[in-house]
This record gives sequence, structure tokens and C-alpha cells, in this order.
Amino acid sequence: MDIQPLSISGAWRITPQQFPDERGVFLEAFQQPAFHEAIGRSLEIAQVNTSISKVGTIRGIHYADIPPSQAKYVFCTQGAILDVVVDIRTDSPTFGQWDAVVLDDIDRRAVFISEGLGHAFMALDDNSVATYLCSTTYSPTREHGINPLCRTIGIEWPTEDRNGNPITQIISEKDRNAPGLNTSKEQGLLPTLALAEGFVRGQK
Ligand SMILES: Cc1cn([C@H]2C[C@H](O)[C@@H](COP(=O)(O)OP(=O)(O)O[C@H]3O[C@@H](C)C(=O)[C@@H](O)[C@H]3O)O2)c(=O)[nH]c1=O
Repeated sequence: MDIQPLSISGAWRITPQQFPDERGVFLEAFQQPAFHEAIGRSLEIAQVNTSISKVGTIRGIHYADIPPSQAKYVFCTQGAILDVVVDIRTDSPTFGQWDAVVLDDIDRRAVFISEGLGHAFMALDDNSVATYLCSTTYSPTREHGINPLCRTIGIEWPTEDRNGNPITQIISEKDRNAPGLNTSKEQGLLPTLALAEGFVRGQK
């Protein structure tokens, strides 16, 4: 299991070792000791989510209030997604920046997203299955959205699926109507890096 930091602090890319044989393939999708050694904390799992998305679907950008926010360990068991981490921590040196990893049923990578970061993804194939281990249960009143098409953030969403076909975006009404980054900041909704890091330290 290879675990590498992304360009935004608090986010990592995990590449598992795969063991193919005549039956198929085996891999460890998550392993607490390796996770702890690389990331310096454990992930206590309170909920496991799965969503199945049509090609072109964009979900997010979502984040949850600290405490307790919601850390997520995301992987894709079927199809492919572009998984995007957005730094929405207002005092962070990379505030407003994003990073992305393709998660698919070939490399079977995962992304870990710490508390206080924004998360979104786009399905790059039909019936793409995203599964994520979550540190907390769902709290609808503490979960918020930022418009995934916000120009200030400027996520470069793919225009072709993984077969090279043009993509038509599908976005929920809720996400389409979500405020942009600047409005979210003005409304005092966004977390700070200091708050996020303090919360994570307290969890160790
Ligand atoms: C996220 C979630 C949703 N729901 C319900 C609420 C709603 O009726 C339906 C669909 O919810 P949403 O439209 O928010 O689903 P979705 O847009 O897929 O939300 C997810 O997006 C990605 C990017 C994330 O990071 C996740 O944490 C989560 O926010 O499912 C739950 O019951 N539990 C949950 O944990």
C-alpha cells in the first residue's frame, strides 16, 4: 500500500497492492496500521456510503462543520470517478485550490480527505460506484455545499468520459444552487485550517 500526500495538506492518495490470480483479484482496500503510519492518525469508521452515478454526474462540493466534520476515505469499486479535494480552509496557504485523482476499477486507488476539506467527484463511466468510509454519521444540518462550477475554484471537470465520449454534466438542483466559494466565505460558513488541525490533533 503506497500512501502519498496530495498538493493540499490533509489529503492523500492511496494505491493498494493488487493480487491477481486465476479467480480474479484481491486487494486490501483499507488497512488501519498502514494508514496510521503514513498519515499519523487512525480512521474510526462510523458510516460507509455508496453512491452509483450515471456518466457525467458531479456530486459536491460538500463539507461538514467542525466539530466533528467528516473525514472520508473514498474508492471506486466499479467504473471510474475523478475525485476532487478542495481547500476551503480560509487561512490555508492553498485556500481555493483543488487537487484530483482518478479512482477506478483498474488501479483501485483511494483518496483520504481530512476534516475541513471540500469533496466532490465526477463519474467518468456509467454506473460508477463510489464507496467511502466516513468518520462520522450523516448530519444534514451540518453538511454544506459549494457550487461545483464555481469559477473562483475553477475545477477543470473532464469533458470526455473514460472511453473518450463527450460528457454531459448531471448536477443535482441542490448542488447547482449552492453558493460559490466567495459567498460561502462571506457568509462565515467555511472552516479554518487552525480549527481543522486542532480538531484532528484532538482525535489522535
Ligand atoms: C450523504 C447522505 C445522504 N443521505 C440522503 C439525503 C438525500 O435524500 C440523498 C442524497 O443526498 P445527497 O444529494 O447529499 O448525496 P450526494 O450528493 O451523493 O452527497 C455526497 O456527496 C459527496 C461528494 C460527499 O462527499 C458525501 O459526503 C456526500 O455529501 O441521500 C443520507 O441519508 N445519508 C448520507 O450520509
